[in-house]
Amino acid sequence: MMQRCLELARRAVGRTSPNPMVGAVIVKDGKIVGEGFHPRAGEPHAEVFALKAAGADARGATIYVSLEPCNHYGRTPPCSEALVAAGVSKVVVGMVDPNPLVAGGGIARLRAAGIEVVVGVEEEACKKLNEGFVHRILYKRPFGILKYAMTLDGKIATSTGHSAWITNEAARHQVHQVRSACDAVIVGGNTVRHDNPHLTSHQEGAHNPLRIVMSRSLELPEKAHLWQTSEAPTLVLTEQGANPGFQELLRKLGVEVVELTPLTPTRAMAYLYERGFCSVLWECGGVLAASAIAQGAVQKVLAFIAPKIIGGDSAPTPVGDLGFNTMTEALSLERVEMRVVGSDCVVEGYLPTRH
Ligand SMILES: Nc1nc(O)c(N)c(N[C@@H]2O[C@H](COP(=O)(O)O)[C@@H](O)[C@H]2O)n1
Ligand SMILES: [Zn+2]
Repeated sequence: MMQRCLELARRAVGRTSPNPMVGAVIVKDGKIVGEGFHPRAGEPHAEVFALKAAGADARGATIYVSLEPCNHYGRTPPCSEALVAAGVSKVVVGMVDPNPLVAGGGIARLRAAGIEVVVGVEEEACKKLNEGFVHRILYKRPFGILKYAMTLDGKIATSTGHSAWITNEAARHQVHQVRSACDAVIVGGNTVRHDNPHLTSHQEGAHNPLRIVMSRSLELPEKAHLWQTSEAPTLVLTEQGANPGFQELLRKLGVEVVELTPLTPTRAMAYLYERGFCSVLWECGGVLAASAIAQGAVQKVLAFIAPKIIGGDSAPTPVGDLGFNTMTEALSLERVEMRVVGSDCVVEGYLPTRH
């Protein structure tokens, strides 16, 4: 049942920030009598949709919910009270809500009303689904994912800058799915100049992230998919007074331009936190990737590796200079998982947490 909750929660993938993705299932006499998920911030929570679907059947039933029911008045009233009023007899919770406005309070309220509460079912899967939300709540920053595709000899393009395509189609499809789960995707000016990317999820009906370009100089091509296509909004982050003529052109094309000085990954992430973002995908080149890592703007790395060799001393690599001289300084990823996608390989892991 908790897996079904996660399935329901995922229906709103990419659309709930700053809120989490949550699913709920109500079971009575071994039968599902109501289901629900949280579609977006400002709309009712998963539990409320499930209660509505169950109607009178909720009395004496068990509700499974992937996140602790809330116990506060936010954009919506507390689900704990709705569950008490509906007369459910048992609540099975995937994970405790790290939001300090809830943080165990929902569970305590339900228990105080005589409802049996079980906590921590499929807890790891529930936490992983909402790792962006959890990071946002705990660290007051969006969760950063660095994604890159490289050859077996560690290159992200040839020496002439050609990179289409390193990985196979199935791997690229996975990248599109990752994009659809993120609130924003960031590249630097070099990626716009060399790759002219679309940065969309390329899937009918799927969420597209906000496309962000970080460029201090704003020396960018006038013609680029990011400002010539309207499948997704584009935001350009730059420094105060940079290339006013180009700023004007971008604004005329419907692109949002924001000046942040100095423009650094830290500053960008602080700004995106204020905009309510939970997860940000870094799809940039090596120099920006190194700054993002060094400044703590990356929590997870997603490396797509193709069994191809292109060589070349000047061919670019996924992460620029981090100033390390010995292997003892290397960043060792934690909770590493490896998957095979056709002939390519995906390595996913988390950078050690820094506070
Ligand atoms: N248990 C639960 N189910 C949902 O469907 C939810 N969206 C949440 N969210 C929690 O409540 C906070 C948002 O409250 P409002 O939507 O503003 O009323 C969010 O931060 C989570 O802590 N919880
Ligand atoms: Zn709620």
